[in-house]
Amino acid sequence: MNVDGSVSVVGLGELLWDIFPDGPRFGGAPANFACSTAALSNKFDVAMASAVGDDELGQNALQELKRRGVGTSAVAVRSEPTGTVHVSLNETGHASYQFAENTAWDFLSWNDGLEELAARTQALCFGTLGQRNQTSRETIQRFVQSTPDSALKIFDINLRPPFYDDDVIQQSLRICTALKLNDEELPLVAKLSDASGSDYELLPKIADRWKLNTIALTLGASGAALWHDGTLFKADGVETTVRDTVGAGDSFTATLAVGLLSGCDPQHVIERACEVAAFVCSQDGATPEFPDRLKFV
Ligand SMILES: Nc1ncnc2c1ncn2[C@@H]1O[C@H](COP(=O)(O)OP(=O)(O)O)[C@@H](O)[C@H]1O
Ligand SMILES: O=C(O)C[C@@H](O)[C@H](O)C(=O)COP(=O)(O)O
Repeated sequence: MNVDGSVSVVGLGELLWDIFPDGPRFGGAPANFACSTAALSNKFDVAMASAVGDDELGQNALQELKRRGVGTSAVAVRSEPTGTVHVSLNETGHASYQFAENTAWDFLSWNDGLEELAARTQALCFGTLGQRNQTSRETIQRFVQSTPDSALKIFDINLRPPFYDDDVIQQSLRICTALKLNDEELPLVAKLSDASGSDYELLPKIADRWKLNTIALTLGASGAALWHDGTLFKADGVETTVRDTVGAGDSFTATLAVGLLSGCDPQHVIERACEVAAFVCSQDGATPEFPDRLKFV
């Protein structure tokens, strides 16, 4: 808790612009997580920890975060350009990504502001892409380790080839308390955990291996499963007309964080997460405005 009693939730890592064929939209998985968290509930003090360039895209990114109620005091302004990624969509709305390299978020260096934010963080989300460069990898891992033991530390593995390796996945699994992965990412995590079995059998084995309290497994249109406090919960996908699936997983993770921090029943949380993610699939881009029915009051 902060001095004023509010809980800090942090998106930690890449902050960039998704360049779609019809133009740029705000993105970066942890930034999507932060924006969706702020949009789903006004109970939390949401912040982004990252870096932008000293350029127009950087200024626009900072404005976009502020407009959505996400704090920017832990977003550094650096000499490298603001991050971008070219997004191509296939006929089912699934994305493939081509990331610019050596961008501002690759050089997130440790500072007093990050130390102060980490000390009051009660939930955060980080992934592998943000750690592709050694400087940001060290800072992200230090940040996660500097948060209170009680914090919900979500590792959304979000594999973006070729920007990950076994080391970064294992290092991240050691320091998180919760894991979000999709069904395509599960076999690699199972292998790194020396675990075998069906998808549902794998969840408790992976949780046991890395001492995780929570694992969310998303299954695209088929919904999701949640292993939480030793119990398995399942939810069907919510039928929708897909515009693009970009940001579906991040909005799912944001709902998970808001729901668990709010003390909601895990079955309700996973069902709501599937509804929110399906809504994101039905809209352009990763962080559309949410209708009131999807928000937490
Ligand atoms: N075609 C779809 N129809 C409805 N919901 C979907 C669809 N694709 C994804 N979702 C929702 O988004 C969540 C995350 O999608 P998924 O593709 O599994 O993960 P990620 O986006 O992280 O790769 C799913 O659990 C589901 O709730
Ligand atoms: O950070 C990335 O990997 C790219 C993002 O810009 C993109 O918006 C994204 O990651 C969406 O992730 P998803 O929720 O898994 O679709």
